[in-house]
Amino acid sequence: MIETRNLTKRYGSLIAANDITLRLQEGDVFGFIGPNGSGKTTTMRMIATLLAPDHGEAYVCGKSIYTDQEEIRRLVGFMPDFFGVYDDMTVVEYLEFFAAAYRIVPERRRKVVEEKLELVDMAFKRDAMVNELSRGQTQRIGLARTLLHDPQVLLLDEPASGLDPRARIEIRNLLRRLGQMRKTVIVSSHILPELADVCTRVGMIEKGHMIVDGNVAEVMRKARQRILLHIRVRERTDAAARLLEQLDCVEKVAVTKDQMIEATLKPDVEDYSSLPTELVAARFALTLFREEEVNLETAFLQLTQGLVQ
Ligand SMILES: Nc1ncnc2c1ncn2[C@@H]1O[C@H](COP(=O)(O)OP(=O)(O)OP(=O)(O)O)[C@@H](O)[C@H]1O
Repeated sequence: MIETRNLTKRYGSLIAANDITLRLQEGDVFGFIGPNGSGKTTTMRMIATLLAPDHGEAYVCGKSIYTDQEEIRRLVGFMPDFFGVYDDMTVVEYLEFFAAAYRIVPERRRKVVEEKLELVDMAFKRDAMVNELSRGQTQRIGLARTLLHDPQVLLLDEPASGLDPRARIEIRNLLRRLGQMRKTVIVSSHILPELADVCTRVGMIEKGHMIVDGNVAEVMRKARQRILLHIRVRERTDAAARLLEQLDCVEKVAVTKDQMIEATLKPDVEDYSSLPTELVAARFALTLFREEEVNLETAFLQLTQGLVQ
């Protein structure tokens, strides 16, 4: 559905997007995560044919951004991070205006507008003035506007920014619904954890480089260079720690003040199933054995360590 190969954009000496290679399928909701100025908007604008790359390729549903711009614009709905709304227009008038711009025939316009209003849960505001909507409501109308021509691919630039927690949940539900409708969605954010459960894939970008890209679990795995285990035994904690220290897969062991053993495994060790067996065989009463979870926020910070200045 979306494929980019070495997509690159320079502004003078600054490389805003550097060799971005990406492949997304139908139904993928791709969380494009990175701090301010990392190149998310630049990449999305190139895919939307709004900005010419210096180098590289991008295809939307097999259409090239160089030769099939008109088709791509029909296939893509791009929601910029800031968009103006007009004064003196109701929600319905505003959407009908854009429906006309998308060349939706007059007799279908009202129906299409009502459908999209339902989809974004804004039908109750159909007669409100657009400039009197809250930020969250404006975002949802912006999304309805992006969906008017029923695009197969959606590029949403920070749709959750500036929203309160409730409005963010609503945007998240909408993203989920779009994935279920088999759309291909790229959604950018610098707010990490909230994308984790709606995205089928995530990519992390820093200074124009895609540092990591994969499904959420893969990204977590890459971020976590070493597995950390939390272990508790009923008694003889220090002896258990010494036993763990001698095992091949263990890099280091520490005992916390409240008698929790923290065992860090060697890099690339994935299978630690022998550890509880060893402890039990040595007659330690194991009361807790847990792998430290890495959340997206920690993952992002770990992956970008050294790159962020
Ligand atoms: N027209 C332009 N001219 C010069 N530099 C630009 C231009 N547009 C973007 N940049 C620079 O390119 C880099 C990437 O910008 P981009 O807008 O793609 O980042 P972003 O990840 O979308 O950031 P944000 O989260 O703040 O929206 C930034 O350093 C920005 O200053």
